[in-house]
Amino acid sequence: MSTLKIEDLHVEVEGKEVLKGINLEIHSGEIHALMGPNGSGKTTLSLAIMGHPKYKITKGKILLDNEDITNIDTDEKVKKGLFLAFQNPIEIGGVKLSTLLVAEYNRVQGSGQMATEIFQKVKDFTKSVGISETLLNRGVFEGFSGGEKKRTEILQMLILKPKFAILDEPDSGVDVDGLRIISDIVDKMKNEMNTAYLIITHYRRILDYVNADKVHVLYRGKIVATGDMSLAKLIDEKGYESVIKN
Ligand SMILES: Nc1ncnc2c1ncn2[C@@H]1O[C@H](COP(=O)(O)OP(=O)(O)OP(=O)(O)O)[C@@H](O)[C@H]1O
Repeated sequence: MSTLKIEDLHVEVEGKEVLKGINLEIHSGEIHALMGPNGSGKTTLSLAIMGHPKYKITKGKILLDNEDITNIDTDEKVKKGLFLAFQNPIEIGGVKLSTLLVAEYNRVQGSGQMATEIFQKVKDFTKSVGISETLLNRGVFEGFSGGEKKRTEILQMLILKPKFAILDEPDSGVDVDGLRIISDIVDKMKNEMNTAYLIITHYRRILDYVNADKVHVLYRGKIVATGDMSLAKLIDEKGYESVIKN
C-alpha cells in the first residue's frame, strides 16, 4: 500500500500565487476526482506535483510513502511511479511515437525481451486503446486529433504502469467509445495493479463509468469541498455556486 500526500501546498506561477494551501491524501487503489471552475488551479496542481519548473512550490510538501519528493527531478518522480496524462499534450516533432513507446516499454517492462517481441507488445497496447497502428509511424502527437491524443496518453499509462496517475481531463474531446475504453483501462489498472488516480474533470460523464472514492472541488486555489459521488451529481445539476456558497 502506497500513499501520496500533499501537505499545505502553495504554488506560484509567473509571480502569482495560484494554489493556496492544498491538502490531499491518496492511497493505492483509490480514485479521487478533482473538479472546479475554469482557472481554479487544477492543471497547476498536476504540473506542480510533477515538478514543472514554471510552477514554483513556495510552501508545503509532496510526500510519497513519507519520503519528501517535493523537489526531486520529474524523471525521478516518474521512476518512483508518478504519471501525468496532460490536458493538452504537445507535439514532439522528430520523435516517432513508436520510438517513444518502445523506449518506455523497455524501461519499465522490457528486460530480456527481443526487439520484435517488444514492438508486438506496443502494437497490442495500441490496439487496446482503439487507435490506428499507423499513428506509431508519425511524430509524437503530430497532427493527432484531440481524441487520438487522449487515447495515446492512456496508452503511455498502460506501458508505464504507474502507481499514481494524474489524468488531466481524460474525457475532453473523447467520443463515447473512447470514454468507455479509457474508463475500462482505469478500472483494470486499479483492480489488477492497485493504481491510484487523481482525475481532473469538468463533467460527471466519466464518473458514470469510473467510480470515484472521493470528489474534491478546487476554487480559487483552495479545496473548498470534499465528498462522494453525490457531490459531482450536485455540481452537474446545480453548478459550482451551490457548492462554493456552502
Ligand atoms: N504558465 C502560466 N502563466 C501565467 N498564468 C498561468 C500559467 N499557468 C496557469 N496560470 C494561471 O493560473 C490560474 C489557474 O490555471 P489552471 O490552468 O491551473 O486552471 P484550471 O483549474 O486547470 O482551469 P481549466 O478548468 O480552465 O483547465 C489561471 O488564472 C491561469 O491563467
